[in-house]
Amino acid sequence: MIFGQVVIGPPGSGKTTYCKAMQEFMKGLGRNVEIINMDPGNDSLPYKCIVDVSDLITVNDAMSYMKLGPNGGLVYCMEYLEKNIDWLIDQIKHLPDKHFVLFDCPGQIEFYTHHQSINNIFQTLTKSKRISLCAVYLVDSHYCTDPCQFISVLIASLGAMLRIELPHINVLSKVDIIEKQASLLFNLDFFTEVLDLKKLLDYVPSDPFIAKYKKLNNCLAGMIEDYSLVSFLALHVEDRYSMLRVMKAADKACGYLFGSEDERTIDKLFSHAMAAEFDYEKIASLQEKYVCNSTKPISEDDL
Ligand SMILES: Nc1nc2c(ncn2[C@@H]2O[C@H](COP(=O)(O)OP(=O)(O)OP(=O)(O)O)[C@@H](O)[C@H]2O)c(=O)[nH]1
Repeated sequence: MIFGQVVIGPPGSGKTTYCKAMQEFMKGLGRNVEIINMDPGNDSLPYKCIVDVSDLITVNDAMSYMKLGPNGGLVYCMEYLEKNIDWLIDQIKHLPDKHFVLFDCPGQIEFYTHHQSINNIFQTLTKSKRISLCAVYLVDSHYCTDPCQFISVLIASLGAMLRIELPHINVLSKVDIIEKQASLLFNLDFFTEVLDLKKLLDYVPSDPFIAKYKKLNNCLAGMIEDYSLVSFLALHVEDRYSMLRVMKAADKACGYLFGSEDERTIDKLFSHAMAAEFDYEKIASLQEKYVCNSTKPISEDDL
């Protein structure tokens, strides 16, 4: 059995940077880990990959032969890969047991909201019973500084969780620059644990353009709370502690941590349960490092 992370998320959320950093991090721990580039539009890869989907088809080919624009070209490429999934299976079938793979996926959000190809590709790989996968959904943490944008991030994350039928981890990327454009309204754990969205709604700006969507925002927030599925890990790729937390969560989700079927003993599961951290401890060090004012929530006088 080989194991892997399917790294997905909106454009620019840090997927390629994450794959490179996670490969180096895992290699530093002595693991065998490879990257597969699943983005046929990414022609300047900062890492060495064992499989590059551009060897099968490129966005430029799809655009010129099928007379499509860049988005249509990318969608065509993913549909082409889905039809030629045996090509991908052939490329990875030689990997020895316990190898780890990171799939660096394209950022077009429609692949995670309504298009089926990415889901079908990974379902087919999973059904081969040779590979066990989890999804790692990255989203830029600067959206936490705007209540409406954070709600739309939550909706997109929830949609991806429901659509990509894999064990799923949500990650707030670039937490080192979370407050680059504006400061946070609450402590970081408010956003990572998705604590009380009603409190956030109180801070939706009152200008007429946004105010008219207040009822919609309320309904969306209510739906996210009803599902109660979305939470995040915070990540800065140069912070080894946050990389370790994401790696451990992904290892659990894809089953790497538990080894083969034979190794899944109650003892082993129990020891991991005992090692679970308290929520506060998980986020406190990142809060102290990257969020300026740790005495949130802010009062009206601060506004
Ligand atoms: N400060 C900071 N910047 C980061 C971090 N992770 C990624 N970035 C930067 O974010 C930008 C986008 O990163 P990419 O890795 O290209 O994002 P992507 O999701 O692969 O982008 P697409 O392939 O276009 O979808 C780059 O400038 C990275 O250097 C991080 O943890 N901290």
